[in-house]
Amino acid sequence: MKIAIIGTGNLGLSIAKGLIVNNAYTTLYLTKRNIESIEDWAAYDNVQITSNNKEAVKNCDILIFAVQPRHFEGILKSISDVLTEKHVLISTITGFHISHIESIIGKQHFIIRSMPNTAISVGKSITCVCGNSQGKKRIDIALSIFNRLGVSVEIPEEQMQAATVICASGIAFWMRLIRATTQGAIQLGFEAEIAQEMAMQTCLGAATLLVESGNHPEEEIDRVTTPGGCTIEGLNEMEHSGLSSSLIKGIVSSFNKINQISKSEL
Ligand SMILES: NC(=O)C1=CN([C@@H]2O[C@H](COP(=O)(O)OP(=O)(O)OC[C@H]3O[C@@H](n4cnc5c(N)ncnc54)[C@H](OP(=O)(O)O)[C@@H]3O)[C@@H](O)[C@H]2O)C=CC1
Ligand SMILES: O=C(O)[C@@H]1CCC=N1
Repeated sequence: MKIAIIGTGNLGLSIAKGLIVNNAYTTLYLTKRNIESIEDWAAYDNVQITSNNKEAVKNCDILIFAVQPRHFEGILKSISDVLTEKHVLISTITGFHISHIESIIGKQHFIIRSMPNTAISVGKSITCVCGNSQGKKRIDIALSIFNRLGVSVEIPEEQMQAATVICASGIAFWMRLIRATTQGAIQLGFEAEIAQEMAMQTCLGAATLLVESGNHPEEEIDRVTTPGGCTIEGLNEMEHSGLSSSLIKGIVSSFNKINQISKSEL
């Protein structure tokens, strides 16, 4: 697969790392305007670095866009004359609707909207995808790329903003929970490094238990909460302080913000 990542910043580089580590390309073009920060990646086999988006588009079949929303329209306009029927366009741009992309380059192209997260760099992204009527014919290509870099699911476009909050912003939310658990462990007397190790591994263990068993979280919680014991004491205190409520409020707040951003992109 000849893949171009247009916009190799935080997310674009995470995708590139995932593709390189998993050997999931034949040719990989990485673009950005100032290429100094990514020049070292040219050392990998068949990786080309350029600030020339048109060159990348001409030499690749799969185009993954990872630029900030305000740059996307201009980039699409600037490459539209070199887009052909071979290209599959995969956007990761937050709040940028398929109809908006079609209005710039036309409906005849294979257009896929995707929402990965930065764990794609370690092959652990949950990536949501949807396509225009042409893009649905190539959705398997997107799913197969993202399945090599984690797990992917096709969802209706109307749910894309919600998926962004849960899956993409979700990485930051879970990081903060891990950080808070680490701070708690330090207060209980552990050195910072072992405290973080304990927090990370316990988080990984909890997620793996659910993934592998298919159980509901409360079923697993019931196995841990000894009646009259320390776990239920801690859990109830966290809930008195609004743990679940503050998480839900934060998620809804992120969702409201994304809808605001998305309206300004229409
Ligand atoms: N970060 C995340 O976790 C996630 C981000 N997203 C979405 O991905 C997109 C990128 O986000 P993020 O990686 O955080 O943003 P960054 O700002 O880190 O990356 C964007 C990159 O685009 C490059 N760029 C800007 N203009 C051009 C151009 N004309 N041609 C080529 N490259 C260009 C910039 O580099 P330079 O200035 O050198 O050109 C920059 O490196 C956003 O739309 C965001 O909503 C989606 C899911 C998760
Ligand atoms: O914070 C943002 O707006 C982007 C979208 C999801 C992750 N980063």
